[in-house]
Amino acid sequence: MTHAGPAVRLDMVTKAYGQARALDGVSWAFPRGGFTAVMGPSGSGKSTFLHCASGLDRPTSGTVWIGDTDLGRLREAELTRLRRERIGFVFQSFNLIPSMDVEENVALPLRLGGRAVDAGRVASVLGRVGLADRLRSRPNELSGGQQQRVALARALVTEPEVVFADEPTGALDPRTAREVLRLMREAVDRAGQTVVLVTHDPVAAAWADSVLFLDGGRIVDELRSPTVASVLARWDGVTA
Ligand SMILES: Nc1ncnc2c1ncn2[C@@H]1O[C@H](COP(=O)(O)OP(=O)(O)OP(=O)(O)O)[C@@H](O)[C@H]1O
Repeated sequence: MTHAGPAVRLDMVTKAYGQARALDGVSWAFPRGGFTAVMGPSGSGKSTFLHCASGLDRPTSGTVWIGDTDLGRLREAELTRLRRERIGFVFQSFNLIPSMDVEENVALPLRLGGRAVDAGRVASVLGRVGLADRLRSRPNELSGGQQQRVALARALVTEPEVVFADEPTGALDPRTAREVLRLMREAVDRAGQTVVLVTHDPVAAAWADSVLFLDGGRIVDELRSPTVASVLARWDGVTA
């Protein structure tokens, strides 16, 4: 990966459902090695944004690049491969495979990508999230916070260019949520990972370097070096 430009770039991305535009001409460049939160009221387009930016869905018009790859030029199978190899996903609902143990869950993206499963690499990423001693546990033997840490390890194991997290702390209590956010922050600060976090939670957003505010399918504001107080104040402005 020699590309030095933005990790993700959107240019005039629109997603229309009939007459309605869930995204309306969104342009943004997400810096490599940056942590960006995306906030906005319900229905403002956050999920649509995440789906289009990560190649889970195709925009109606406009262009999305991951690194220097234009997603619109990829066939379905190529897009699937790009998602598997170059993007990590973390969802609110963890999405772990119940019949697999922790080590197998984390190794899954490597296995699906046809890569040799390096047990040392899996153990090392599990060590980073503090679960090196739980390799043989099944998801149902873990707390919600531990399960989300497994999901984060699974997202990081391929060393993706960008991790998209959709309300990853939505199902966690505040202390456990803080632990998951700290690990995402660490992935950015220590490993130079790029993280895009969709959240409703000002406390979560305050961990980012920058917060984008969506409203009516458009980016209406950006707040750099956010704090909980400044996010809340800006939020009041967006939703007023
Ligand atoms: N598949 C779809 N068909 C029709 N309209 C849709 C579809 N998906 C989203 N929308 C509409 O697009 C707009 C943006 O939806 P989206 O789910 O992206 O918002 P959101 O900010 O993620 O909301 P929430 O915070 O409630 O999850 C909404 O008006 C929604 O009703």
